[in-house]
Amino acid sequence: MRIAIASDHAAFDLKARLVETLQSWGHEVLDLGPADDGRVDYPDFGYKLAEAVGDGRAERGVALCGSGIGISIAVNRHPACRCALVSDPYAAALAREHNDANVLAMGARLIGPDMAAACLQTFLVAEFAGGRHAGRVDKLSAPSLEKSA
Ligand SMILES: O=C(CO)[C@H](O)[C@H](O)[C@H](O)COP(=O)(O)O
Repeated sequence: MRIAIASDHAAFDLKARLVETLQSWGHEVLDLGPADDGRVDYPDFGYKLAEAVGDGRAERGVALCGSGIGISIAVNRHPACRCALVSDPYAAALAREHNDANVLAMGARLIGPDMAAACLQTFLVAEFAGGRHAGRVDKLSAPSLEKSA
């Protein structure tokens, strides 16, 4: 699978580790930076990642920052991205099965590299369950923000 990955400075080491892990699993990795651990702004890298997933250069994305919160917010501003912030493999599985998430976000200051790899593995093997979840996911693409009665 073609997988894009991006981070900010806080998750630079975790990104390097997960790039190696993904390659060892046989995936093609598009590393969108940063190239070193100098301080950067997570929205810049979140938007790069979202564009890569949105325009089809990558089938899945991995978004990393200190908490995972900021970069997941950035990625989710792209209409084609459903980015799920997780810290355990069960949530990673649900992100695929129920939400058809195409980007996984994690916080390098919240979970260790082994847990991050476990979340990533689950995210990549789990599949969208469809069925009752499909209509809900469709509504994420066409949000109605009007108050319902
Ligand atoms: O977690 C983050 C955003 O949600 C970032 O990775 C940073 O850790 C956070 O913004 C703190 O930034 P700092 O410059 O590393 O203190």
